[in-house]
Amino acid sequence: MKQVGEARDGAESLCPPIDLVGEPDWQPFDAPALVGASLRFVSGEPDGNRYRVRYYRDAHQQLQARVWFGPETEGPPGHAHGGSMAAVMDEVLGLAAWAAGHAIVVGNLNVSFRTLLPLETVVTVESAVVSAQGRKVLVEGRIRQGDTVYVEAQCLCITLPDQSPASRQDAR
Ligand SMILES: CCCCC/C=C\C/C=C\C/C=C\C/C=C\CCCC(=O)SCCNC(=O)CCNC(=O)[C@H](O)C(C)(C)COP(=O)(O)OP(=O)(O)OC[C@H]1O[C@@H](n2cnc3c(N)ncnc32)[C@H](O)[C@@H]1OP(=O)(O)O
Repeated sequence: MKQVGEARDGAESLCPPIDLVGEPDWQPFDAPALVGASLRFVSGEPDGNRYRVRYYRDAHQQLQARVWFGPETEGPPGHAHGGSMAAVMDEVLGLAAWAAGHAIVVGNLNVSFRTLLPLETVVTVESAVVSAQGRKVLVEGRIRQGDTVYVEAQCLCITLPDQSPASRQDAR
């Protein structure tokens, strides 16, 4: 049976390069340098047909991402699978907490799907760390393109002992 992304002759057909450039006042953010190469479920195939992701920090130091939802994220015909969008929010919002200095895992992720997201669209994933009290770090975010909001999410992150970003970098 022919697989998604497989050309007629059986060779894998990759989509062409995608422009994931950020806004002029964004700085590129090296996520693997902070959390390691295990961060690959969403952002591990930068030339693949699933997601293509590039991270930035904005002028307020908040994490932003440009994300392309490729043909392999399909759910409803021609549109992104809800789980594929939830996975993006899990990674981006969890990473936002790490980028703000909190060594966390995601405890709860609340995702509202507002608008069907057409495949092969480049979107912006915005994030903001809104509070940090005790072990609880609350991060909010959304997937949008222009004025269209596709997803809104709230993410409760819980800090882990002895896993601070600084201590992980010292350990290398
Ligand atoms: C030890 C293993 C370490 C593994 C990870 C290590 C390093 C990670 C390194 C790099 C990370 C890389 C990238 C990070 C960026 C993105 C990654 C994507 C994010 C993920 O993909 S990450 C995977 C999915 N994630 C899980 O697989 C979590 C499984 N889970 C647990 O590991 C525990 O469940 C935990 C730790 C969450 C809590 O367990 P715990 O025993 O430490 O703490 P406890 O239960 O006492 O909760 C303390 C206070 O948080 C409240 N609280 C807890 N959970 C809540 C919930 N769900 N809703 C509402 N409130 C909640 C309690 O109500 C209490 O509140 P209060 O103090 O007020 O009573």
